[in-house]
Amino acid sequence: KNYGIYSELFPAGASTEVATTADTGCDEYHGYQIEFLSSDPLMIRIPNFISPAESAFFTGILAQNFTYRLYVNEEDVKNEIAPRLAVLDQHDPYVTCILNRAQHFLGSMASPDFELLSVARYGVSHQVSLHTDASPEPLEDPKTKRQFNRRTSFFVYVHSSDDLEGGETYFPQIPPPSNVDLSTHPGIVAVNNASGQPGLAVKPVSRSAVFWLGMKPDGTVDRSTIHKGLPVTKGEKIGMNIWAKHYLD
Ligand SMILES: O=C(O)CCC(=O)C(=O)O
Ligand SMILES: [Fe+2]
Repeated sequence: KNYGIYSELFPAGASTEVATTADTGCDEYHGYQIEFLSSDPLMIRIPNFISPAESAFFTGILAQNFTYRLYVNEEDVKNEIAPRLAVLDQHDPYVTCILNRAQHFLGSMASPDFELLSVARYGVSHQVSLHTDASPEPLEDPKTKRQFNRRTSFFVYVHSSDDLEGGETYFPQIPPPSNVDLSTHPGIVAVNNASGQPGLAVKPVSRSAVFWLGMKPDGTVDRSTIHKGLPVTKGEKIGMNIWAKHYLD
């Protein structure tokens, strides 16, 4: 089956339930901002989506030796350009905090069920090839057998090293906002695509996130949200996907 992008670690569709209030303090973090990037498809940059403590915690997880990879295609794994993944303890209070925040952000747009959280480490040469997060074929929850897809995506720049170069998330079919001086918007940059048209690249600013809607109202995948993680050419980037389950029944 073609599921687009997934972790080889767990079956596509494995899920976590968002626990209600662990008393961690991190659920009191409301430090994020909202910057619209596009209305169709809806895209929003979220500076300060996670707190410094959360960034440090999720970066620290990676000291552990996990060898799984973010999977888009066989070739990237073979060529060792697929980033490595560390699975998170889904009951960890930090995981609960992030998912609660994502759930509040989504409001009535999404179910409270999320796919398993993991963090991805990108070193030099690591990249993620062109894909949509919304899957070409519906995903299935292994427990309940309910079908769902990824209607909404957050990609969180958990941490970028000070010397990071490259690693932008590049949307070749999204024109950069017009009528603005991009130099006053340090989180984004225009990059020309294969046909010479400018696309939008979101910079991996530590603790920020980029959010988008990857499916159209009629339930089909919005191909204009195809994107790739550009190669890291220097330094290190830590990233995290947050995918709410959009049930199809
Ligand atoms: O590395 C990036 O900037 C994007 C990664 C991505 O698109 C994904 O993991 O689905
Ligand atoms: Fe993606």
